Amino acid sequence: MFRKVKDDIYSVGVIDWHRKLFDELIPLPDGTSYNSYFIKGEEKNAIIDTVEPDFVQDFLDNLDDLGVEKIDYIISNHAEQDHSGSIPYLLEKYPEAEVLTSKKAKPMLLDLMELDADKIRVVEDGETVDLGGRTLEFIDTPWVHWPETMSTYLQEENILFPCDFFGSHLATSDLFVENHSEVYKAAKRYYAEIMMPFRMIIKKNLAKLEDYEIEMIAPSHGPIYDNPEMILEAYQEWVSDEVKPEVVVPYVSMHGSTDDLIKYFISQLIDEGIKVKPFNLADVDLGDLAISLVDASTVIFGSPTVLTGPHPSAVYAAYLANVLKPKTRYASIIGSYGWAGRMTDKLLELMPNLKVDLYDPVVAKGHGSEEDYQEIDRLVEEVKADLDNLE
Ligand SMILES: Cc1cc2nc3c(=O)[nH]c(=O)nc-3n(C[C@H](O)[C@H](O)[C@H](O)COP(=O)(O)O)c2cc1C
Repeated sequence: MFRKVKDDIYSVGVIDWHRKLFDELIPLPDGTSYNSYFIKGEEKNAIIDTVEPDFVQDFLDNLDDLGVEKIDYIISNHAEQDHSGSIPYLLEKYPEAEVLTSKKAKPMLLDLMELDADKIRVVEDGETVDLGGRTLEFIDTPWVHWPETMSTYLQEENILFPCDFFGSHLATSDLFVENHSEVYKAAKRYYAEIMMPFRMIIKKNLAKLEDYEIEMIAPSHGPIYDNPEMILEAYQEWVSDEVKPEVVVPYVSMHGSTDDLIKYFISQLIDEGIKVKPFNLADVDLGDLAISLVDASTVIFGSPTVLTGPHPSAVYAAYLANVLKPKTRYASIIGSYGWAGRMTDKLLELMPNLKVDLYDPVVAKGHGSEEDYQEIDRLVEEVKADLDNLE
């Protein structure tokens, strides 16, 4: 299967409808796609990115169906295997092709797959190749999502091929974005899980792209943005320093004590008209939690004490929050213990990357006394005061 993007530009990748997990870590509720683009010039042809190697036969069949007899350039924007893993097979079928990639990507490609170094040519930031009537320009856009990533810009048509940048894990038969809210959510999830740790560098990449007129963004996961303002504006908002007055509450409870305290906390927040998003870590889609961390001002963890520390599910969530480096400004912990322990200290030690103002935690012995619930009231007041100051 191949689909026409524009005259002599085709989408030749594959849709992975049923994939449930990425990197054995990230839930994929909507599947994904590995997009590859074939561009025909008057003299030369290029392929931009390839597909996950499990799907290589479908990919090569797509090229056969399209009648591709010659490929001059294979552009590798990103060395990760879901985009580059089929390059060796493509080179077997089209041995005359030359792989063009960034300086940092060349050694990575050689590390990750069996390739002949002579077949790979490094292209510099701003360098162009002429396909005959069509010019590809390479733009260094590091850390979207590895250090070597670049984007490719088709000058005559103003199309940006940014690989993972602006992508979404979304299996859909729509070649172009049709359902905006569906794509927005998938792209936000993708940003949260893949891009958020590199927010400050992504800001710079976005600023660099302002020099380019972009009429279309064709990422290597998810549908093509034929109206790219939507995703460009969304990214500007996500990378900005602004936060939304929202309280994210990832929590877990074994015997109900933390649960009761958290329930009370949530109901008090709602009474105060504060937006709250609870996540029970015993059964959570961590992608949904990551999405909520993209712009929430406040995160309050809930955990019982287990073997002197936090519950392992809270440990996992805290570790994840730490590596995703959200722009959260305020945090605290609500929890319970039986006899002794260092649950709050140990949980906070896991999150040095969170540059937050910390409210005093509320940790009850057992199910929580009247004083503990008054302490929750104090926490709600503090949260509210800071949220009021945001607006
Ligand atoms: C497996 C397990 C390990 C525990 N380890 C500790 C501990 O090291 N220190 C402590 O003070 N309480 C410990 N407790 C007691 C719980 O922290 C206490 O019962 C708490 O109230 C449970 O909160 P929850 O109802 O929200 O699960 C442990 C309980 C369990 C089930």
